[in-house]
Amino acid sequence: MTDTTTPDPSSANDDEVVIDSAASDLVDRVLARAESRTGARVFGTAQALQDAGTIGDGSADGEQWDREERASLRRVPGLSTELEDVTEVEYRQLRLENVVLIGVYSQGSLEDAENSLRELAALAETAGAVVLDGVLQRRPHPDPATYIGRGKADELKGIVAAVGADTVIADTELAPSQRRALEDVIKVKVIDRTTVILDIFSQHAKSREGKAQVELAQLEYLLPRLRGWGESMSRQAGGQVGAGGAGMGSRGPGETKIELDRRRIRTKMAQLRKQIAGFKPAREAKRSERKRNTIPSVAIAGYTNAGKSSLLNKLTSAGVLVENALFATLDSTVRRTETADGRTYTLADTVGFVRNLPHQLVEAFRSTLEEVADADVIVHVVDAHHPDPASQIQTVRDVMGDVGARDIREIIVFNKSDLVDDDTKMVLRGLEPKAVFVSSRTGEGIEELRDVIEAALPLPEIEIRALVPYDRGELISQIHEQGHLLTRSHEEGGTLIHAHVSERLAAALEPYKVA
Ligand SMILES: Nc1nc2c(ncn2[C@@H]2O[C@H](COP(=O)(O)OP(=O)(O)OP(=O)(O)O)[C@@H](O)[C@H]2O)c(=O)[nH]1
Ligand SMILES: [Mg+2]
Repeated sequence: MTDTTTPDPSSANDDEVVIDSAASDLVDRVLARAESRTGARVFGTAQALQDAGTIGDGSADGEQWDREERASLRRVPGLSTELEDVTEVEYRQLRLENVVLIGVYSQGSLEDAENSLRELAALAETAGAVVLDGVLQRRPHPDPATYIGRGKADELKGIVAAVGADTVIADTELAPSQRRALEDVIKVKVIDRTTVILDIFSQHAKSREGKAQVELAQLEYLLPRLRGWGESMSRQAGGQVGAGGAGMGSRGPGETKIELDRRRIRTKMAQLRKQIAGFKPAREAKRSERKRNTIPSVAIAGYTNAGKSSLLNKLTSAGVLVENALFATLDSTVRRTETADGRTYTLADTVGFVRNLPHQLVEAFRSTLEEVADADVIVHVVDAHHPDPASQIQTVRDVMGDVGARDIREIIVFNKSDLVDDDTKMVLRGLEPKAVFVSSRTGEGIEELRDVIEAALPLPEIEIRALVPYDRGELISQIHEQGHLLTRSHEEGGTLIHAHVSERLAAALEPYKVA
């Protein structure tokens, strides 16, 4: 009998009704097929990722805030911009428009929090939002009730109103109750980092598998959050029941709707899991075909926007989409290429990583990430120009550990070396002494990297000497492509070779084997 409380008029004010109906629409929208979304992207470029050019022209005036207030809610430089374009963009799940970012940092972590907030700005812009301002609050721990302190939430409300924002994005994953409590104070929509990342993924997913994976992750995120909306809805419903007469128990219409939504979501999730599982056999067949031919595989992994796709293009002229946006690549592209001595190997581009990658996404993309775990060599691309490459490297290694790729041979590549000076290179070399420096833009270091990759490739396991008749020339080409030729000489009866080859090729060479 939780709903026999007397109606609380303040719980059914206009703001809350608006938020709640938006929330229940959300269920319908997320459940609607991904295909129905429009493809146009209005705000394509992630301005916050560009440096000098855009950072520093912040024209939002700090003057309206007195010194004390500015000290308490710290503005992150470079995130304040003037409102330029208010074009509305309708997205599948969210409509991100004019946003203010909020983060919390504890003693000594200011720099990290600023980097994180800048990255959140890049994420928000990639998702299609215009970032108007970003502020940080220092406190030992996030407030369990409202994330930032209650008083700071009031200040934030003032900032939001002053810059005309309609959404606040918190640099964390908010508990459902925190989100609601913050909305109650600030009076605009509050979302979190996880929602933004899920939204970008849903905009960028192209393949059926990718779309299914993202949708599953979104529903997983949504499911526990229905309760929050459900509670306030049934409060309203309870209000009506209470006003109409006897307390009719807990089955208000709002609650029934929530139950229904939950059931629909669970059903959909089960369908998606089945669908995703359905992709597995084909993926595994492809993988085991590569294994049988012992074509070594190299996975290009790394933080989002590090330049993975650019590097793949440079190494293979693959023509993969390169964008100054986060998560431009969601589907892995696999390209064949050759070593200098003619051995074939594959290079795979992969989805980028980001700090606090929602665990739902790691789960949903497990099969894609397992491609990385299955590689013979991981080329771990790091943006040399990033302010905090060490933590990017750590983030990537954490996720790789999660999917069982910890023990795979890793080559650290500092990309964008054209953007950094020698001092920075020294520091980076101190961080990762064996790293290779390249620029996918200028081509600098690419040849060296190719050599390092080739040296890291596993050799086929069987060593063989054979005299291959001249009419079996195709076997010699196969040794070239798949094996590793140590010596070759032309004899009377054919070509005498000494090579490392795969089991399959060894079987084909068996009749010509010499001691
Ligand atoms: N100056 C410079 N810019 C680079 C270099 N390599 C890549 N970029 C730029 O960095 C941005 C990101 O490159 P991408 O190749 O899309 O990065 P990615 O790692 O594939 O990113 P996601 O797929 O979004 O995770 C683009 O704007 C590239 O033009 C480089 O060596 N030098
Ligand atoms: Mg990419």
